Amino acid sequence: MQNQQSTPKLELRNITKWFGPKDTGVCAVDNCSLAVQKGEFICVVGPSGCGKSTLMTVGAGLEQPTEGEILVDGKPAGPPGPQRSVVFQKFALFPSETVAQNIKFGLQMCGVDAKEQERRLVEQLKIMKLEQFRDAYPSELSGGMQQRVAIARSLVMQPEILLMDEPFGALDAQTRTILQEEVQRLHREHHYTVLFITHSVEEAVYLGDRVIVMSRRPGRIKKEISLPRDVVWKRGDIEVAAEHPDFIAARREIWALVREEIIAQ
Ligand SMILES: Nc1ncnc2c1ncn2[C@@H]1O[C@H](COP(=O)(O)OP(=O)(O)OP(=O)(O)O)[C@@H](O)[C@H]1O
Repeated sequence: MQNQQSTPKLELRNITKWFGPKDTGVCAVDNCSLAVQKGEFICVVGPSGCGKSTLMTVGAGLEQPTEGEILVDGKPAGPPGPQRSVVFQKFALFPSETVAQNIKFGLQMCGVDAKEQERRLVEQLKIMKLEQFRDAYPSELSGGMQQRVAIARSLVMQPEILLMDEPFGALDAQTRTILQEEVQRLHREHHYTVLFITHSVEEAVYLGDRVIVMSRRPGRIKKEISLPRDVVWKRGDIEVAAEHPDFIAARREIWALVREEIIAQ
């Protein structure tokens, strides 16, 4: 699936990010380079505070790097736009708008015509199993349902790149499992290009085609581990996958790398 020869869909090249003045402020990310190929699912793990979210917000164009550049299809990425869509841990839905209005919001902003808005809305409601909740307000939905709406709101824009920052971090364990399986299914069927930040090594091993392990702050890339999508445990439920010997070995290897960084902090 992954073609190392082709131009990456998203490339973070030599990214350094200081908050506050260089040398006296906080260096969150230090000279990180990362290339995400079209259709690839990359997970980034690392100890708390190592700069994962910073790397993602810089990749999304929401923060400017102190040094380095962001490329999309080999060209400077420019300002954030619908091509790079972000899903955060906090659902950030409009509380006074219905599910349908929340999902359509970005399409309206981009001037998509009403018929196409409706077509894409119906498609997303079906994909994210939200058909019954079309006219509900966010406060009437569970956390898992709200996060489905947030994901639908991103996917409806047909982004070229999906950036997800701990999207299931605020959910209970059962809902999280179901959404992990949904996201894996969506990726298998639609081949989105995804940069996914998580604290969970298990989630990263389950979802990622490649897992990037970051060092403690200032975040550097410590190791990249490839987990080919065609291995059998990438096609089933997480419970089944987690019992596979290769899954267990990968989880153990990655956790040892993260643990080393946590202990050294
Ligand atoms: N806007 C900001 N101003 C100042 N410092 C910041 C800012 N944003 C992040 N930082 C600092 O940069 C470092 C990296 O933060 P970041 O949120 O990227 O880490 P993280 O790995 O995503 O953390 P966590 O896993 O706990 O969410 C931290 O020390 C944090 O305090």
